[in-house]
Amino acid sequence: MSFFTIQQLEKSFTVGETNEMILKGIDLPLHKGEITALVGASGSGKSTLLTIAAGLQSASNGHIYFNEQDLTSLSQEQLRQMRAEQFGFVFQFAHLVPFLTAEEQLLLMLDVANKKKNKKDVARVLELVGMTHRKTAYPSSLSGGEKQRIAIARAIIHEPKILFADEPTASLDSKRSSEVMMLLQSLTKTLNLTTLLVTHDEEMLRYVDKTVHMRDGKILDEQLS
Ligand SMILES: Nc1ncnc2c1ncn2[C@@H]1O[C@H](COP(=O)(O)OP(=O)(O)OP(=O)(O)O)[C@@H](O)[C@H]1O
Repeated sequence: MSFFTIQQLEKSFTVGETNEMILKGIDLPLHKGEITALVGASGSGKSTLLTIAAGLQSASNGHIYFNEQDLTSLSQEQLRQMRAEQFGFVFQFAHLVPFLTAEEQLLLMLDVANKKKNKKDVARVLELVGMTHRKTAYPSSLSGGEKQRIAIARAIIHEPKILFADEPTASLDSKRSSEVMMLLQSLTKTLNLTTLLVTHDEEMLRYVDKTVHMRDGKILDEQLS
């Protein structure tokens, strides 16, 4: 079994009188040091799959194995702890805390993840994302691309094993998008992360290892890059 394995995953929602099946038996292994991208039309189930894999919402059926544990059998508290310590998250918008500097955003994250606050680790990660020169900057003075770099630094400062990225480039122009994807690509390799990404932007697929096409809650096909 691979490092992170999604098996026969199903999700249904009850809307009014009807029960809608949104994910219809997803099987997907994720590997260390690789970015897997989920693509497909709006409503095909990409974000639902990512949020269930990340333990942010529950599955209706199926299993998610990580570190020989089945996430679907964990309590809410166990899941919360696993998310805080082992998972990193990047979203479309950076969601930085407005009154904290770049460095302070990362120190706060170490606190949330129950890790020792260490300015050396913060400096190392700021360097990894090319933001050493902006360590005392507040979010209001950062560009969109810089904010996203700090958001990525915050997502990896606690040394997670898995990185979940939901449309991380959707609010950036194409040059900044490529830069952010190159950063995600190099971090995935150097830190041996397992990265699951949702994107609408076909141009960004050149930076991923595997592309998974979804349609109507199913995997249509998988392509290695
Ligand atoms: N909490 C919910 N209750 C009911 N239906 C939901 C819920 N969450 C998602 N859905 C439905 O599930 C389907 C898949 O949604 P999802 O957001 O996973 O798709 P997506 O492929 O990520 O779409 P997009 O590219 O537009 O973000 C949609 O039809 C959506 O309306």
